Amino acid sequence: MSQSQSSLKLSILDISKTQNPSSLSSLLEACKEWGFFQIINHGISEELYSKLCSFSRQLFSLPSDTKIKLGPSSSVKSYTPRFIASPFYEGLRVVGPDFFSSAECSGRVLFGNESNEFSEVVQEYGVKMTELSRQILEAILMSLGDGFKKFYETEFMKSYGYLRIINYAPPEPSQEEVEGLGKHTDMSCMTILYPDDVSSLQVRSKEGKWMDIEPCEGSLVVNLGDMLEAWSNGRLRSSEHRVVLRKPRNRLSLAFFWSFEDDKVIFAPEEVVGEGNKRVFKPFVCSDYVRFREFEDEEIYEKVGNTVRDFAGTGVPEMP
Ligand SMILES: O=C(O)CCC(=O)C(=O)O
Ligand SMILES: [Fe+2]
Repeated sequence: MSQSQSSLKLSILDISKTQNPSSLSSLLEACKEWGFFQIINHGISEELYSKLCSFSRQLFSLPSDTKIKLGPSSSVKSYTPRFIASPFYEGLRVVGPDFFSSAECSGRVLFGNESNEFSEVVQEYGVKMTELSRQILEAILMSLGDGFKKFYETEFMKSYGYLRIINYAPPEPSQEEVEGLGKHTDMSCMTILYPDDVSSLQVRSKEGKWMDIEPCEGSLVVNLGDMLEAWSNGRLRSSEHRVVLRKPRNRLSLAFFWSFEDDKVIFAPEEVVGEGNKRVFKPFVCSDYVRFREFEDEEIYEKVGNTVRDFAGTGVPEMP
């Protein structure tokens, strides 16, 4: 794997403030250039984060035989064991808007009946992240121009969130760095990541260079996904990124994905495309794209690299 040399300081959005023309213009710039930025004053307390992490660590330390009861061939399907996304990656998914029930369903299998506290913590986290996603999206719509905020109500009202708790195993002592999660774009509208203090996330620049992301302390990392790139006719960027593990310790990350509803047809509104511009994407149904990206047994690793351009691109180059 190529050694990375450069790091990227992400643009900062103070989400507790009313945005002004200058903050909106930096936000838009970050969304176009990188599809990554960070938010501060987000209101997620360290206490809530620590509680969720502590439950998550307990959960991942359970025997594989127990965890696999939630695996891909179970009825719940909330657990992704190692060797699907990568040999180092295992994850548990909790789906909103009823995060409590979704967590309870997994918790019952993993911890027996005493999982209420876990479900409550996940519920609180999920609700707060959903609210943050809405606020961030509103800021992004405002950054696109006057009059774009209205699309929140007409296009995004049925969006929902899901949380993926990811546990990365440490590399072997003989390995200097390994890919914990290979190059991919996120499928949903946006991802809010509560990063581990072990910095491991890399984003690929337009020129194809891998850059280390170093968020400032206490911030959350936000990146835009394919559904928003398609909805914005390519104006907002869904960047390729990956996770590179270098330290000899586990890494726990909380990735919250905010997605359009499954049966939503993504088709950029005329105003978003803009007069005289060509469409970069054909209309498509969200769940069809999700299915396109789902891992097939024999071609697990190849599928990780596919993007929405491969699925619904018209071949028209991206707008400047
Ligand atoms: O764990 C991370 O830092 C990022 C995870 C990620 O990119 C993903 O789950 O899509
Ligand atoms: Fe991702």
